[in-house]
Amino acid sequence: MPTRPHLQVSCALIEQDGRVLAAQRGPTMSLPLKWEFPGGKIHAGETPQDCLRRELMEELGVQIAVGKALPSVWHDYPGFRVTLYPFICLLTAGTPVLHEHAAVRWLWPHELAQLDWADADWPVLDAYLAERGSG
Ligand SMILES: Nc1nc2c([nH]c(=O)n2[C@H]2C[C@H](O)[C@@H](COP(=O)(O)OP(=O)(O)OP(=O)(O)O)O2)c(=O)[nH]1
Repeated sequence: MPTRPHLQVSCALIEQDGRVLAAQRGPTMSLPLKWEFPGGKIHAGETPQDCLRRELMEELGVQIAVGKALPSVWHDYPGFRVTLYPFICLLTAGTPVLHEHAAVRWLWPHELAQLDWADADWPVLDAYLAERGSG
């Protein structure tokens, strides 16, 4: 059986004034229309934090300060595997512009669980809510 790809992906829980940025994947991306924390695949030679700064500028045109790491999450999707490296971040410049995503929303922590998240993101969300005392 062919080995399925195992992706190494950084994602950012970007905070601004107590709310958090959630992004909806585009209709032609993998996991179409699922909600995620923006980010992407870590390139060779790049730290997870470098990856986030690059991806957030490419995908949404914003600058961020990368803060605390949350526990990494491993998930087995039908066609591939992913390890997610989540970081709590702050928006430092810009307003999100949709280059790849279908939508973005700024939500209060208690509202986040209402979205249709990519499966790998549920443990990330739990860890974040525990960290912020909203779990
Ligand atoms: N960015 C991100 N990806 C996630 C999350 N949860 C989750 O399962 N994923 C999956 C979806 C994708 O299969 C993979 C990330 O790959 P991607 O295609 O979005 O990354 P990328 O921007 O580097 O892609 P590309 O340059 O190859 O187009 O990880 C998440 O919260 N954020």
